[in-house]
Amino acid sequence: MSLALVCMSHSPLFSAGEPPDEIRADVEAAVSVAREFVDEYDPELVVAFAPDHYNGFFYELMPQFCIGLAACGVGDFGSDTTPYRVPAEAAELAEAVITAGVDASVSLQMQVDHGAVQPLELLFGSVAAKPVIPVFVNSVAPPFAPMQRVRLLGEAAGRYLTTLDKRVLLIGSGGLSHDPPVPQLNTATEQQRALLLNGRNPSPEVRAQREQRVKAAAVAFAAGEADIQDLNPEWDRAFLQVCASGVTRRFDDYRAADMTEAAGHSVHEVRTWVAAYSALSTAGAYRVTSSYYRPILELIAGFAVTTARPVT
Ligand SMILES: O=C(O)CCC(=O)/C=C/C=C(\O)C(=O)O
Ligand SMILES: [Fe+2]
Repeated sequence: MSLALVCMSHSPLFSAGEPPDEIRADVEAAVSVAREFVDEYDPELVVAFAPDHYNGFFYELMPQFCIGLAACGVGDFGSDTTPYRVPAEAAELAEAVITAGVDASVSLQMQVDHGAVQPLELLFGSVAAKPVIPVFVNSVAPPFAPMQRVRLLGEAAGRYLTTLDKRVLLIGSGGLSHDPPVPQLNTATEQQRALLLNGRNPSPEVRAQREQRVKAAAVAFAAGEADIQDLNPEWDRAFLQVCASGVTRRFDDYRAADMTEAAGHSVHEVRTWVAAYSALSTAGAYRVTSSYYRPILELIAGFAVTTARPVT
């Protein structure tokens, strides 16, 4: 068995927006470092922890964690809609995680959005290039599980994955500090409330409206005119240090309300990193082998890409 990790921010504005050339080139260079790391590792199985932005999971019934036994992209922001190749190990992973006392849901029809799909597209070219087990981690819909529970999810997954005779790549997708215009239940308009409750399969017009809202917010944010929270590079750098420290219990100290206040409503996407790094820690001490960070207004993101592997 072996484990390796890539955790990276995602941004719909990277694929569907128009960031300045210099920023696009800088992020692409960071992603290509991760891609080389993955190419060299040549994973046989990918476990991808990812959030959702009210495309596959809704307040009608919002789990904190869900393991996909089958999955397909909804195609928001032009993302890949090819069905995932989910391997038989997905059911075993679910069994192991739930038996370990982490109450994950399972889905035989998981719908995923750009948050899950973008890293797979960037690292592999397609979601179907590798067998992938998708694991949803609630990152935009309060109330949120304590961070300790996210760590335990990751550790339970990692303990199962280390029993496999396979090279397994762990992916965490999202974060760091950012506050893009994802509707919030406590401030939603009537139309947004219906979306949050169950906005599955929106019409092309509604989909376009949602996407346009995010693109317009990015333009305004870069011009210093958006009504959203600032990025918080200090918070981001401290979080990256915790990841690099290898002491995953330090994740437990983060409190949901403090995170939102310091680093925006979507900072909770770092929960996918917590799960992935905690899973990696079950293979023993690890080392972060590359780390990119840049606060990027045009992508509304404290944007980071890290790779890590066990110390041999
Ligand atoms: O309008 C909506 O409901 C969706 C908005 C949305 O999907 C925004 C996504 C932004 C990110 O994924 C991000 O910056 O992490
Ligand atoms: Fe996101």
